[in-house]
Amino acid sequence: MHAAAIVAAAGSGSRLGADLPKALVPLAGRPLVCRAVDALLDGGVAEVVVVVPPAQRAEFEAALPAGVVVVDGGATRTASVRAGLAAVGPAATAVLVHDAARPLTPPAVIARVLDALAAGAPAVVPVLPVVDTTVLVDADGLVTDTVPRAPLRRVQTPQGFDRATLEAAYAGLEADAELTDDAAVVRRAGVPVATVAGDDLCAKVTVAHDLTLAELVLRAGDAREPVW
Ligand SMILES: Nc1ccn([C@@H]2O[C@H](COP(=O)(O)OP(=O)(O)OP(=O)(O)O)[C@@H](O)[C@H]2O)c(=O)n1
Ligand SMILES: C[C@](O)(CO)[C@H](O)COP(=O)(O)O
Repeated sequence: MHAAAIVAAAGSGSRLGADLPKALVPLAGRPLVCRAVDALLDGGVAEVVVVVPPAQRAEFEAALPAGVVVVDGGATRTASVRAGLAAVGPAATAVLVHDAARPLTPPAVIARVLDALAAGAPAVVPVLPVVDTTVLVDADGLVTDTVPRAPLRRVQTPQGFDRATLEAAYAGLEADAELTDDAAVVRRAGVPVATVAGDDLCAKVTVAHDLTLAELVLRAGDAREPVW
């Protein structure tokens, strides 16, 4: 299997509120996007396409390792991944789609996704269980029900796909569609999506507190496996 990865890095990071695109924000001195790319290459991915904000393309090209393909992103994550998919090289038979905003993704998660693809899954996502009591609220914020947690999962990246399956799903998707992840794109095309175990270290940097936590994890080290 020849796996390529698309790293979605074209968001602004409005919830983080930094003065540069979130993917370029340093975590212990190395930009989030570079840490995400390092993990993918160390995890066995053969080629990487990074999708960036067009206005900051030069800064991304300067920061990223040689050999990484850089393409301009779109206004939504869906549009950015679509642009990245068009730039994947001809040899790839599988495609992983990853968030630049998940800088501490362990190699074991990447391996689980690749293994599931190699075993024949057309689509696979890493997931974690929901550990808190989960409720529904009404328009006034009053709790109306407690949701059974057993079938609920939180979805992470990298998400893995058979290349032809992902391309066909994007080809059939309306040009202005905006879905929150790529598993939703293939599910809309009727493709079954398998799950593998995610990891708390795949946590997405969304708000400033997430960056603080990631700094602390790096400083403390992690006994389970290397931290990037
Ligand atoms: N138009 C977009 C929007 C998002 N992303 C990427 O998708 C990933 C997950 O998105 P999110 O964490 O929501 O990032 P932002 O959209 O940048 O965050 P915010 O919603 O706070 O602005 C990020 O790595 C982000 O760079 C992208 O490539 N293109
Ligand atoms: C793709 C994603 O990271 C899966 O959890 C997520 O959907 C990104 O978008 P969000 O708006 O931050 O949920």
